Amino acid sequence: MTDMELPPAYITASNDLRSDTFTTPTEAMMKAALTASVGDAVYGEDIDTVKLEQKVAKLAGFEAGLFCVSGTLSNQIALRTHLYQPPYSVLCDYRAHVYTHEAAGLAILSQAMVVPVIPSNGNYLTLQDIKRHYVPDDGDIHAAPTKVISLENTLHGIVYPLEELIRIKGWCMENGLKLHCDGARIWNAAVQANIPLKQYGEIFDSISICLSKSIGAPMGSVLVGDVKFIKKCNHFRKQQGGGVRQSGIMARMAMVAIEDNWKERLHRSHSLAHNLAAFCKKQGIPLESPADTNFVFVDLRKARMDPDVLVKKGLKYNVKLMGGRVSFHYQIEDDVLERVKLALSEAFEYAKQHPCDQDGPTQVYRSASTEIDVHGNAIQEIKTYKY
Ligand SMILES: Cc1ncc(COP(=O)(O)O)c(C=O)c1O
Ligand SMILES: C[C@@H](O)[C@H](N)C(=O)O
Repeated sequence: MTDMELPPAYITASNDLRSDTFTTPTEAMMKAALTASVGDAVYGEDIDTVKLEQKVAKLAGFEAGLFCVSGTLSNQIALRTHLYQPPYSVLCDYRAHVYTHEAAGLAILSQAMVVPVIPSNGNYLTLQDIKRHYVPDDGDIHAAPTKVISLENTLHGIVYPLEELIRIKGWCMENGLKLHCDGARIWNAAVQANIPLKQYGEIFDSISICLSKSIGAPMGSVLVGDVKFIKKCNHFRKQQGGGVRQSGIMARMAMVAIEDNWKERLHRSHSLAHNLAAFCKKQGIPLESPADTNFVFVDLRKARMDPDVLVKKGLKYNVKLMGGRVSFHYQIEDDVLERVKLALSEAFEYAKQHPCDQDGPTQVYRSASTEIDVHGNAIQEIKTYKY
């Protein structure tokens, strides 16, 4: 070991159910970073970055990959690259991250109109949903023709049925539309559905594959596509300030994340979520979506539960929540499952006596007032999200 000591005890996200983005680098990742290549990745000279891009592209069955520092950047430059001559539109699920959580990137970077669609089955867009809402390029000068269908797999933790994806792909090809996948949690879908990433790769024109979610790398995504597409994405990445230099450090950490039994790790996260979903069903706690993978979405509106009460009940049992979404990941300790059940039960019982009807706008972000915790200490201001 060099004279640089690793932090004596770095904090893991062992009780953090707010998101799978809170996982922390493992010691193996930190050690791998110490011997990472240090070339300038903007000039394509960082070996570990190139190796990561090639590895992920090959896993997904694409010609090329591009390391991006975030999934937001990866999604937005992919969609920008698929779009040529405005006016045009992108059709997606009304809950899609590219529409709801990427700060209007589609409007600003791509000058695109978004057609957000509510799935008729409540869970995922079908080809029929798409046909009913897409804007044909038929010369109507009032319209912004749909040029890209952007799907998310998983979305709300739901695994997209393969046969539906294949149907959508066939129709997109017949109608000259591109098909992008926000694959922030495509690893979860692949594991749960037992479908190789390459099979998803045969369906989409591009996939943004996050490394920093359930896989557990500290940051980044790899955008995959054909060579010409990725070359242009690289141009937009640079334009958006995403041309990072010695990214080998991050690439090596991501390689460890991918190599360290990701399938087993994700299966465990999913089983914890399935256990909690079964518990909610037994207790009569309504859920927004089927818990196919690592997320349990409690239907706060139907349960008339106040998210801040749930967050505070979570803190009472030393688990971190930020609203109705309970996000499992591989660093969650086993006993957190029983603790979050206690928190949910108490918040649900509280709601029966003190129903909370949130008829206001969808609040993406808000802070609860501080309070005294079970030990008599002031709880830091709790920031909660709509989830
Ligand atoms: C579905 C989905 N897509 C994309 C992103 C964006 O990733 P990042 O936070 O790395 O920008 C996230 C959130 O992290 C996400 O949940
Ligand atoms: C908040 C959102 O952007 C993030 N992707 C998450 O799932 O936690």
